[in-house]
Amino acid sequence: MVVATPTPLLRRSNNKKKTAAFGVPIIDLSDDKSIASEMIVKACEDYGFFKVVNHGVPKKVIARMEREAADFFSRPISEKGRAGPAAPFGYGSKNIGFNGDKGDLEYILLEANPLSLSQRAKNFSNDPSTFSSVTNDYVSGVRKLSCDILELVAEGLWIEDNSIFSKLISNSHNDSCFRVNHYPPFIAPNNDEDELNNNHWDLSPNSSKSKVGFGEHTDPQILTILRSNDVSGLQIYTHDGFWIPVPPDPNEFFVFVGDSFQALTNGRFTSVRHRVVSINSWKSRMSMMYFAAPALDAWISAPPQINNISTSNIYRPFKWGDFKQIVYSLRLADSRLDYFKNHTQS
Ligand SMILES: C=C1C[C@]23C[C@@]1(O)CC[C@H]2[C@@]12CC[C@H](O)[C@@](C)(C(=O)O1)[C@H]2[C@@H]3C(=O)O
Ligand SMILES: O=C(O)CCC(=O)C(=O)O
Ligand SMILES: [Fe+2]
Repeated sequence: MVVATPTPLLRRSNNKKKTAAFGVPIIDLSDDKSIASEMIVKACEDYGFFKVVNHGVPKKVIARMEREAADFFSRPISEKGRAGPAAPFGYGSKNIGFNGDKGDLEYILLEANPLSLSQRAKNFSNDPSTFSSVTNDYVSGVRKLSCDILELVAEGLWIEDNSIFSKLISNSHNDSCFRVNHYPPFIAPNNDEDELNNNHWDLSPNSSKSKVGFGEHTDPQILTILRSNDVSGLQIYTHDGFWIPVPPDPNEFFVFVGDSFQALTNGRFTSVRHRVVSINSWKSRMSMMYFAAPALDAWISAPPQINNISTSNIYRPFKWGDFKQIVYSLRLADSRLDYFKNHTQS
């Protein structure tokens, strides 16, 4: 069943882009399969984003991962620096990617496979075997969740082979990665008590009352599974032009449609633009993202079952590895799929 959680109208903004009230679609994975699959497809079409409850990832696995990451971020900068700079994997601070993007955060970016995790673990903990086993358990849990969701999507799209999407990421050569972001507390200068109580301050990023933690972008992979602590900041951009804040929920996961899923569904789903804006919190935000990607040599191409006889393909087929190369040559906010449009498309 999908339950709309009404979010109060948060803030007025002078920005051209509007900020509005919104109910995040919620998918309950303990629901009947046919209901859940229909709901997921609708959420992917309408928002490219939803929250999932009864997800099956054990609380203990999540709590252990959170503890390992928090321990690492609490170390002195001189120690953390030894695990960096992120290129793209490792420890990064303020710099995102290679093309000049900046954010008010530090992060860990890792390849989500057991061999790489065990090789890198010594940079992140004094107890590397615990760090790699905790990270492996977390990654296995969210990978399974991604596969469950992708199977439901295939069912919701009436595709006979329900593993058509999930097999891309369960393949042993999958190129998925795992990221933990840590945003420092941000206290706006000269807070006016009355303004704060009435929730009327400007939410546009980099106003004096907020700061860009992670600039607007879409994720390039197939799906992203995000979990955060209870500190807010995540916003998504809706099809009708609103930036809307997503209330954090440490017990559940948020799912984002990525660019590759947009291509795999021939534009029926669109990858969701999102960003993190730090707004008045004495506590730091910590978020963990699993980016579910296929193998570098896997083809990204919409299966024929997606299209009507009369529908033409918006994108030419491409290999994930070729797409990734373009992704890394561009800035965070760029629309990379445009480079793969069929020439007949405008
Ligand atoms: C600026 C960049 C960082 C990024 C690679 C890119 O060139 C453009 C996409 C960025 C992004 C966004 C989603 C994920 O956080 C990420 C790991 C990814 O796959 O694409 C990051 C890349 C990164 O931080 O390395
Ligand atoms: O930190 C967050 O909450 C979101 C970060 C994000 O979108 C990303 O790392 O791609
Ligand atoms: Fe993202």
